[in-house]
Formats: sequence, structure tokens, C-alpha cells
Amino acid sequence: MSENRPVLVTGGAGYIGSHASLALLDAGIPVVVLDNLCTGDRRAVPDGATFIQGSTGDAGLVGDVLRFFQIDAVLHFAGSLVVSDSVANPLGYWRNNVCNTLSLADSCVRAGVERMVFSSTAAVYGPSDAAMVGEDAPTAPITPYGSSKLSAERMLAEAGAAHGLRVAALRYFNVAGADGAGRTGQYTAGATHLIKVACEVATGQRDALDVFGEDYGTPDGTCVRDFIHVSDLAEAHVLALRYLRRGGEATTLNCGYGTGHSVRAVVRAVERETGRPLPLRRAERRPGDIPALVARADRIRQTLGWQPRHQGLDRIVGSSLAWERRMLSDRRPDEDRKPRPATSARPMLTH
Ligand SMILES: NC(=O)c1ccc[n+]([C@@H]2O[C@H](COP(=O)([O-])OP(=O)(O)OC[C@H]3O[C@@H](n4cnc5c(N)ncnc54)[C@H](O)[C@@H]3O)[C@@H](O)[C@H]2O)c1
Ligand SMILES: O=c1ccn([C@@H]2O[C@H](COP(=O)(O)OP(=O)(O)O[C@H]3O[C@H](CO)[C@@H](O)[C@H](O)[C@H]3O)[C@@H](O)[C@H]2O)c(=O)[nH]1
Repeated sequence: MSENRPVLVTGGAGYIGSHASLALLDAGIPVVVLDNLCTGDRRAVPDGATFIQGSTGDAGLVGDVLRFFQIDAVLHFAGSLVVSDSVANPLGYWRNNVCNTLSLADSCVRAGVERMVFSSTAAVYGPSDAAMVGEDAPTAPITPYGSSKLSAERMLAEAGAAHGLRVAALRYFNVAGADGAGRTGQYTAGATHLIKVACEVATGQRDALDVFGEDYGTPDGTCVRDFIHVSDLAEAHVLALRYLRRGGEATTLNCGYGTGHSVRAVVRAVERETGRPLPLRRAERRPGDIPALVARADRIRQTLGWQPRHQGLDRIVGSSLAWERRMLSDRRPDEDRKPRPATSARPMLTH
């Protein structure tokens, strides 16, 4: 299978999809981005990619794109992903993550596309006492986001078995950081991700970081996550594509480093980078949060030969901060620079 055939990247104007598009282009693989810009940003689409604005659920458009560009593989990032939003709006999450994925898979089958890399999530696992969760750990999502992604995984596996669509489902843990050369980063307005929000606070764009819950059964009482640098994750997608093009079987792979960091540890990393205390506000637990989630991440190394190159909380936080500073300095002078409110509706204590 030729390396030079274009791949379709759904959600390529988004945070992870734009980094993966860059990694593909860097590897000499042509990219066609399909994105409806519901949360994405046109500026994130790399210059070298073809951009088509539209939805994965638009079967007519998707079929035309697959055939016109002779697509042999789809990297499917497009989706809805804020855990707490999914609790408030489950049907919207099922519509985008399940119904639109079904429509995309159907378009792939009709056009004879046999390879897909699917953006899944660690949120398919339920709360667990295990220090690390492997791919064979029981799935027991506790939020509509997690269950919609798990359902999409199952649907793709069943469609694959019947119609020859081989799917690599990549279960990302917590993705953070930005491209080292500053070519893209996380544009998301009103983002809810911990490291992004903390870096917005550190650069004066928000007044404080809400710490959602300090009474979990974790070493310092705050939640623990396995943060993976977005550039390492992007590279995993290039490797997954090559694996499928070599004839690799359908597979499910955790994407993480196997190291947990607490919310408090993230705060300390930001403070190390800036040399200043980060303004914090203690807040109630956030609905849908799991106390600790750390990947057992051997399978991805064995299956894809993946070797992360951007590991370490300080490195991840450093690149996120560099991105926030870059976005601030690129802003037009007349743009509003007032700090936005912090994320919690119900702050309890300032310290
Ligand atoms: N960010 C994380 O920590 C994380 C963790 C686990 C899994 N994921 C998954 O990774 C994927 C990408 O996440 P992200 O962080 O880059 O989010 P993002 O919001 O930056 O990117 C999603 C992109 O998809 C587009 N999109 C959404 N629905 C679409 C549709 N129906 N048709 C076309 N385009 C559509 C959006 O406009 C956006 O550009 C998602 O599927 C998400 O569930 C993300
Ligand atoms: O302002 C904030 C933001 C987050 N947190 C905490 O930080 C941790 C991580 O939260 P967040 O960065 O929002 O990530 P998750 O809720 O863990 O979810 C992310 O990671 C999942 C995989 O683990 C993905 O599936 C989701 O798409 C992605 O949003 C949680 O304990 C939050 O309560 C805060 O205390 N304050």
C-alpha cells in the first residue's frame, strides 16, 4: 500500500487532529481534513492539508470525498469530548460520537475503505482500584461520553468483522502539550482540560484554577491522571496507520505513559515553569470524575513500536505554556484581554 495515498482526517481542525495532521505531513503522507468547526479552528489546519468544511454525518459529502481523493484510510478524531458536558447533554454526545461515527463507517464500507484509526478514550474504563488499567480491564464507563465512545468502538469492531474495515481504536489518556515548533496547539475557547486551564491562569487569561475535589482516596486527595504529550500521541497515529497499511489486524491500544500525576502535581509543575504561585480556588467534586486513571501501556509499544519522545510533566506543561504565550502575543491589540472567570460555578474557598 502506497505511503503517498492521502488519508482522511476527521476533526483535523481540532487539537489532537491538527497535531496528527502535521505528523502525517512531516512523514510525507498527504492529508485531507474534514471538519465542521463546531469546536475546531480553521487556523489549526496545516497549510499542506486540503480542508473541507462539513460533518462526518453528511453521508453524501463523505462518500464524495472518499472517492474523489481515493482515500484508503481514515483517522477519525471528530467527536464531542467534555466529560461534564456529556452528563448534561447525553443525547448530543450519542448523536455525535455514535450516530455520526456510524454514518462515517457506513460511508467507508460503501467506498471500500478498509482502515480506520479511531479516537477512543480512557473514559471507557470505570473506576478501578488497580494501579494501572490495561486494555483487557473491564469497561464500565460512568458518563455518557465514555459510554458513547465505547459503543462506537463496539460498533466499529462489529462492522469491521462483517465488512473488512480494520479499526485501530486508540484509547487516549489525558492529552496535553503543544507542537514543539509552535505550529499548532490547543485553540479551544472555554477549554475545560486541567493543563490548558492552569496555563491560561498562569498567563493571566483566567483569575484562578478551580481544584475540583481534594477529598479523593488518592495520595494528596486530588484526582490522578496519566498525561500524554500530544506530539507523542500524534506519532502513535502515524505508526497505527502504517500498521494497518501493512495488513495489521484490528486492535485496541491504550495511549499513555503509565505514570500518574495528581492535580496538585500539575499545579506545582506550572509553578516551577513560571516561578510564581498559581492562584487556586477549592471547588466541589466535578460530576463524572474518576479518582485515578493511569494506563498500562505496554501493548502500544509492542504492536506499533511506539517510542515516546516528549515524556515528563515539566515538558508537557512547558510546551502548553509556550503555546498560551504565543497565542497571547499573536492577539490583535484591540482584543479583549480581561481575565475570564474561572471554571467553577460554585467556588468555596480562595487560598
Ligand atoms: N483531549 C483529550 O484529552 C482526549 C482524550 C481522549 C480522547 N479524545 C478524543 O480525541 C478526539 C479529538 O479531541 P480533541 O481534544 O482534539 O478535541 P477538539 O474539540 O479540539 O477536536 C474535535 C474536532 O472535531 C470537529 N468535529 C466534531 N464533531 C464533528 C463532526 N460531526 N463532523 C466534523 N467535524 C467534527 C471539531 O470541530 C473539532 O475540530 C475526540 O474524538 C476525543 O473524544 C480526546
Ligand atoms: O479546571 C480544572 C480542570 C480539571 N480539573 C481536574 O483535573 C482532572 C483532569 O480533568 P480534565 O483535564 O478535564 O480531563 P478528564 O476529565 O480526565 O478527561 C480528559 O481525559 C479523558 C481521558 O482520560 C478524555 O477522554 C476526555 O476527553 C478528556 O477531557 C480531573 O480530576 C478534574 O476534576 C480541575 O481540578 N480543575
